[in-house]
Formats: sequence, structure tokens, C-alpha cells
Amino acid sequence: MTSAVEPGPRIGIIGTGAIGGFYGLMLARAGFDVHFLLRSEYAAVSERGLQLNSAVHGALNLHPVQAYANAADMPPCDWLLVGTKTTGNVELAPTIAQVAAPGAKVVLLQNGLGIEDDLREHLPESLHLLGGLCYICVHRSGPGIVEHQAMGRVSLGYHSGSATHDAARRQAIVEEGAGLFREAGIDSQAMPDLDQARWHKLVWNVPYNGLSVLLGANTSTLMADESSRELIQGLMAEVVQGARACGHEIAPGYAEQMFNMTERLTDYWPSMYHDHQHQRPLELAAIYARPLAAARAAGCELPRMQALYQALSFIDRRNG
Ligand SMILES: NC(=O)C1=CN([C@@H]2O[C@H](COP(=O)(O)OP(=O)(O)OC[C@H]3O[C@@H](n4cnc5c(N)ncnc54)[C@H](OP(=O)(O)O)[C@@H]3O)[C@@H](O)[C@H]2O)C=CC1
Ligand SMILES: CC(C)(CO)C(=O)C(=O)O
Repeated sequence: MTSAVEPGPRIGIIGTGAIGGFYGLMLARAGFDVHFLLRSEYAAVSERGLQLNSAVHGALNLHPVQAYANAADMPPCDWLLVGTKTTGNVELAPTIAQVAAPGAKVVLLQNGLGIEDDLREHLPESLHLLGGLCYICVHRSGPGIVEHQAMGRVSLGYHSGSATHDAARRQAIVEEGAGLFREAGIDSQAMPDLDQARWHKLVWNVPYNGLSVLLGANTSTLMADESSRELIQGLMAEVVQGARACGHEIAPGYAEQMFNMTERLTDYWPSMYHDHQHQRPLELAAIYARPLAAARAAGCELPRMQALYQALSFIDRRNG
């Protein structure tokens, strides 16, 4: 008698840019059945595959790639990893629903706060929605080419779905997701509170993403100047304050740890800088407006962050 072998989960990458390309390639190379949805880079990736130039893993290539220009051609996927920018999330909901297998898990591998809340009502109730915080430095240097400068960890948290009121099931789903990343050699852990995890990530993104655009400076330049260092520390302190007002205590020393970590990041340009350079809309709603509104609703004003948001809104409108 032959025993049936359980097929592994089918994974869909919705938006194969720096994040989608990196994690999708790593999962595919680990043996998972990964399907990639692309837009402008479809032809290049179909022809030449995905190329990862990683300071951590070396040069890796995936060819052929199960690439699609049209979601309708993709097979139903059990896990959907969303690697697009948050600015297009609501418009993307029908695409996500179309590719999702019944009971699929949708993971937003994106920065910002409240992004799952905004998407939830546009997705079928049967889908589980999770958030993933990527502690990584990657960018695209050409069609289908991803440069990986440092790190890679993914923190996952459950947002909503049929497991909302079942803590054990919720935990099992998040653990399963973290397990997929770990099988691909990527550090990953389940987070008990997604909002808390998102506030932690903002401690870094609020100062560095915005200041890189406003001052036209990378991390090394920002960390080399007395005034920008003060500004970064002030902004980090405000994010910690905002998180606290919203009921999320960030440990003393966390902001300092993020600051010190950045001293070791050489010439890193945050993803918002790349968006500005390519005249794409900036993720201002998710990274600034949402946290500012949440803090204000809790009675907490964050004046530095508000000023940075206003300046970036001006730049974003002129750049569009
Ligand atoms: N880069 C980084 O180091 C980090 C990024 N993040 C977050 O990850 C998210 C993704 O960022 P990143 O990977 O840098 O962004 P990229 O711009 O590199 O990738 C976004 C990708 O999504 C594609 N896309 C957008 N809309 C669609 C669509 N409708 N159909 C198919 N494909 C689509 C884009 O295609 P096209 O080329 O045609 O526009 C592009 O390939 C953001 O929220 C960012 O803040 C978080 C941590 C670190
Ligand atoms: C903080 C950093 C650089 C790595 O943790 C990052 O994740 C980002 O650019 O969003």
C-alpha cells in the first residue's frame, strides 16, 4: 500500500517587487510551489527569471518562474503574500479574492498601521487576514533584479477571519505562516498583537522613510549629522508616545536599539525614497496619517511627526 503524500501549501505572491521578489524567491528555492503576479516586469521575469543579489545569501537566480501578468490565470493559492505598496490595497482586493483558495491566508507584507482594517471589508469573510512586518533592506535595481543589503526577519500577526475568536486556531495559523518562512531559511516569529508589532516597526519607518525623502539623504548621511540625529530621536520618541497612548507599551531602550542598529546600516535608502525617485505615490496614509489619527483619538498630539507628514504631503502632491 502506498501512503499519500500531503502536498505543500500553494503560495501566491501578489506584487513581485523587492519584498515579493525576495521572499517569493527564497520560498521557491526551498521547494514551495510559488506563483508570482507581476505587472510592468512580467515580460522580463518570464524571460530571464528573478535574480537576487544578496549580501547575506549570495547571488541566487530563480528560472523559470511561475509568473503571471493576469490574476485570472493563477491557480488558487493557500497563502497569499502581498508585496505591493499600501497605496493600492483597496483596488487590489478583487485580485486577492480571485486568487485565494477557500479559507486562504492573506498576509500583508507591508509597512504602516491600520492597513488590514482598511482592506478587511473588501475581502470575503472566509479569508484569514494577517500582517507581516519585514525587517529587511531590499530594493529593485532593474526588472526582476532584487538587491538585498541586510537582515530579513518577518514578524507575523493575525488580524481577522474565522479564527478571530479562537486564540488557539489563530496562534496555529500564525505559527504555520512563520514556519513557512523558517523552512526557507528566514527568521520569523508569531506576534501575539499585530497592532503592537506595527507600532514597533513605525519607530524606524516614521523617521527614516520620511526624512530620506525630505532631506534627500540615506541612512549614513542622516546618522552623520547632529541635527538630523536629533530629529530622528525626537520622532522616535513621539512614536513611542503615540504607541503608549494607544495602549501599546514599547520597552525603554527599543528606540535606542533601532537608532544604534541604523548606525551599522551603510548608505541605506528606505523604500519611500525609491518611490519618490520613481514618482510613485508615497505610503503616507499608512505610515503617518493612520498613526497620527490613532494617537490623536487617544488624546495624544505628535507635533514633529505631524510637521513631517505635512511636508511629505506637499512633496507627494507635487511629485504626482
Ligand atoms: N523594500 C524594503 O526594504 C522594505 C519594504 N517594506 C514594505 O513592503 C511593501 C512593498 O515594498 P517594496 O517591495 O519595496 O516595493 P516595490 O515597489 O519594490 O514592489 C511593489 C511591487 O508591486 C507591484 N504591483 C503593484 N500593484 C500591482 C498590481 N495591481 N498587480 C501586480 N503587481 C503590482 C509593483 O509592480 P510595478 O513594478 O508594475 O509597479 C512592484 O513590483 C511596502 O509596504 C514597503 O513599505 C517593508 C520593509 C522593508
Ligand atoms: C528598519 C528596516 C530598515 C529594517 O529593519 C526596514 O525594515 C525598512 O526599511 O522598512
